[in-house]
Amino acid sequence: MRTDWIHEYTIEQLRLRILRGGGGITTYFRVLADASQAWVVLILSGLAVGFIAAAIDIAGNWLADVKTGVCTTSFYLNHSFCCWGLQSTEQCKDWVTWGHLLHVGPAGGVYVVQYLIFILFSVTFALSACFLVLQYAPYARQSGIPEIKTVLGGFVIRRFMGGWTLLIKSLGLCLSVASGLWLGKEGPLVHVACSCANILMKPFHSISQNEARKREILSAAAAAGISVAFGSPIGGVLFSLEQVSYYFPDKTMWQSFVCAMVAAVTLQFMNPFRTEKLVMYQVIFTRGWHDFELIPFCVLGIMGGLYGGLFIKVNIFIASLRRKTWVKSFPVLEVFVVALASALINYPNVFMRVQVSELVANLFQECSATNDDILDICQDGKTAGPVSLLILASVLGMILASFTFGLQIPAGILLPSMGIGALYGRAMGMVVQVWQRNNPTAWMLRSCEPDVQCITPGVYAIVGAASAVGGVTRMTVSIVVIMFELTGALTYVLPIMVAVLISKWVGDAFDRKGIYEAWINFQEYPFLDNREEPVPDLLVSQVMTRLEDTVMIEAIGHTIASLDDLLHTQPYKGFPVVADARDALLLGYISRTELRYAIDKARNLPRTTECHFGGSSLIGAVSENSLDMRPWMDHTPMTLPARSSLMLATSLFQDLGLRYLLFQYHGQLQGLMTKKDAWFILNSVKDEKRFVHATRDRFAGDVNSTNVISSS
Ligand SMILES: Nc1ncnc2c1ncn2[C@@H]1O[C@H](COP(=O)(O)OP(=O)(O)OP(=O)(O)O)[C@@H](O)[C@H]1O
Repeated sequence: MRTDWIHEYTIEQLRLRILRGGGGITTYFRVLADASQAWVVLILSGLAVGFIAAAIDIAGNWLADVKTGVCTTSFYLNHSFCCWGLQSTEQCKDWVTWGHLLHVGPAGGVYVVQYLIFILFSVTFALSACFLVLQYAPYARQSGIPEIKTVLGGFVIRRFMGGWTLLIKSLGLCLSVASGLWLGKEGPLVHVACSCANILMKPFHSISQNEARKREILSAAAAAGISVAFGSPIGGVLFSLEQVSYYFPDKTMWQSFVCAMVAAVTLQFMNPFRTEKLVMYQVIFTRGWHDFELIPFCVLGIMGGLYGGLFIKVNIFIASLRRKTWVKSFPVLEVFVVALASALINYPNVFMRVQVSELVANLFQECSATNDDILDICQDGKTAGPVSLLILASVLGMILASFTFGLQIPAGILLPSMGIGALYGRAMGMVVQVWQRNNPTAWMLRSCEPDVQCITPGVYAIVGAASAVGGVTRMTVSIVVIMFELTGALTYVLPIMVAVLISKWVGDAFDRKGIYEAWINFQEYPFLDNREEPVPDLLVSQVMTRLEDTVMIEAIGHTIASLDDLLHTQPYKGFPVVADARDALLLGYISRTELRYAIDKARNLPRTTECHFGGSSLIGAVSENSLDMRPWMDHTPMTLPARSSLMLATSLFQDLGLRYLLFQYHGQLQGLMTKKDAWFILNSVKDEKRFVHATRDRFAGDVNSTNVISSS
C-alpha cells in the first residue's frame, strides 16, 4: 500500500477545519491539545531513544569486554568501569583475563586459551542475535535504513516498526555489537528510534491514522537515532534530510531538531561512558593543517570513493549469491561461519581485536604523553610494522564487513566504514609523517616549522573515516557535520569536506547508488527515488493501464450489493467514477478504503438500495432513497492528458507524493497509472528484456511488481 500525501493532507485539513469550527475557549483548548500531540510524541520518542541507546551502550560494552575477561569485584562492570580512575601505566588488579582465572600459565598456552574463549563468546553472541531475529522479529535484521527510506517514500511495510521489532532489535544489537563482527549499531539505532516513535504515536489517532503525519514524525525520529548514535544532533537532522526522508518540509526540520536534541540530552544525562560529554571521540589537536596536506587528503577522498564503490559491488554480489544458493536456507550456519572467521581473524591483529568504536576513537587521537597508546601506533621510529598492520586490518575489515552486512542480525555499515577509513587514513598519515621527517627541507614542506611536529596522523584518520562513509553512503553535508560533532575537530572541516566531495565523485563513477539505495534495488522495494537517473522518453499512453482494461464505476445503476461484489471481485486500490461506461466522462475517483467504509456504514440499509455518485446531468435520474456516495469520492483527482510524458507523470509522483494519476482527453478518461507502476517501469527499462515483459504484463492488466511489500 502506498501513501497518497495529497489525499492524506486533505483529510488532515478537513479534520482541522472541523476541530476549529466551534469557537470559544473550549475550542481553543481542544486545538491546543491537538497541536501539542505531535510534540508529546516527539519528546517522548527522544527520551525513549536516548534511554535505549544508553542501555545498548552499557550492555554492549560489557558483553564485548566479557570476551576477554571479567571484573572480579563486580562481574557486571566492563573493563573501563572496573579499572576506573587508574592510570594507564598502573596495573588493574580487579580485571582478570579468562586465562588467569582458569590458572593457565604462559607455558600452558594462555594465548591459545584466551583466543579460544574469545572465539567462543563471539560466536555465541552472534548466534544468539541471529536466533532472536529469526525466531521473533525478522524485520529486526540488518540496519533497517533501506526499509525506512521505502516507508518514508510512501509505502507500507507491516510490522516493520512494531513492539517486537523494537525489543529484538535492541537486544540483538547488544549481542551483535559485542560479538566483534564488523558491524555498527548506528544505522540500526535509526530503526530503533522510528520504532519508538511509531509505538508512542499509537494512542494519538489523529497522527497514527494519517499516513502523511505519521511520516513527518518518523522523519524526525530518524534524526534522533543518528543523534544518539554519534552524539550528533545536528548531523542527525541533516542525515534525516539527506539520507532517509523523502519529504522534508520546514516543519519536519524543526520537529527533527527537537527530537534529536531531546534524545541527545537524555543520552548525556544517562552518561553511559561516564565521560560527562556528548562528543564521543573527542580529539584535541594542538596543530592545524598545512596547504600541502590537501594532496594526501584528496588521495584519501579517492580511496574513500574506491572503497565505497567496491564495497557496494562486493556486498551486493555476496547478497545475490546468498539468495541464489543453498546458503539462503541456512542463515544460522552462515552467521556461525562469518562470526567464526571474524573472531579467528580479529584476535591476532590488535587493530581488529578491539571493538570498532574503540578502534576509531584511538585512531583519531593525536600521539601525546597524556593519551593511551593501546594500539601501539605512537612509537617513534616504528612505522613500517604498524602501517602494514593498519593496511592489512583495513583490507580484512572490508572483506569481513561485506560478508556481515546482509546477515540475519541487526547490523549497520556506518561505523565499520568509519573504522576501515580511519585505518587506511592513519596509515597514510604515518607515511606522510615519515616522509616529512626524512625530507624536512623539501619545498612543499616550507610551512612546517623546524624541530616541531608538523603532521598529525590522527587528522588523516578522521578524514579517511569521513571519506569511507561518504563513499559507501554518498552522503555529503551530514557526514561532515557528524564528523565534527563526533570529534569536536572543527578546524578540520575543510579537509573533511574536500575528501567527502571527492569520494562521492569517485563513488558515483562506479554507480550513483549508495549502499542503502543499492539494497533497496536489490530487495526490489518499490521506492521511487527522486534522485533517480533520467526517466525514459516515453508517453504515458504507452505505459498506462488503458481504458479498456480499467474497472470503472458508473455514476448510477449500482446497488450496495453490486458495489460490495465489485470490492470482492476486483483487487484494485481504487476506481475512477465515470458518467457512463460508453463515453467515460470522468467524474472523480473513489478509493477502495472509502468505498468499503461507505458500504459498511450503510449496513442497516437493504442491499438492493441504489447508490449514486453524482454528476449534474443525473439530477432526476436517481430515486430519493438512493444512497449518496459523493462524500466519499475525490471529485478533483489529479489528471493529465494521455499524451503527457512519462517524465512529467513521474515527477508528479515524486514531488507531490501522489498514489495514482488519471489520464483524460477533453474530460474523457483514457487510462490510469499508479506510483508503483511508475516505479516498476523505471526499474524495468534498465533491463530491456524486463521492460518488454513489463509492458506486455501491463496491457494484460497483471502487474505484480513486488511481493515484499504487503498490500492492504
Ligand atoms: N480500477 C482499476 N482498473 C484496472 N486496473 C487498475 C485499476 N486501478 C489500478 N489498476 C492497475 O492495477 C495495478 C494495481 O493497482 P492498485 O491500485 O491495486 O495498486 P498499486 O499501488 O499499483 O500496487 P499494489 O496493489 O501492489 O500495492 C496497477 O498496474 C494499476 O495500473
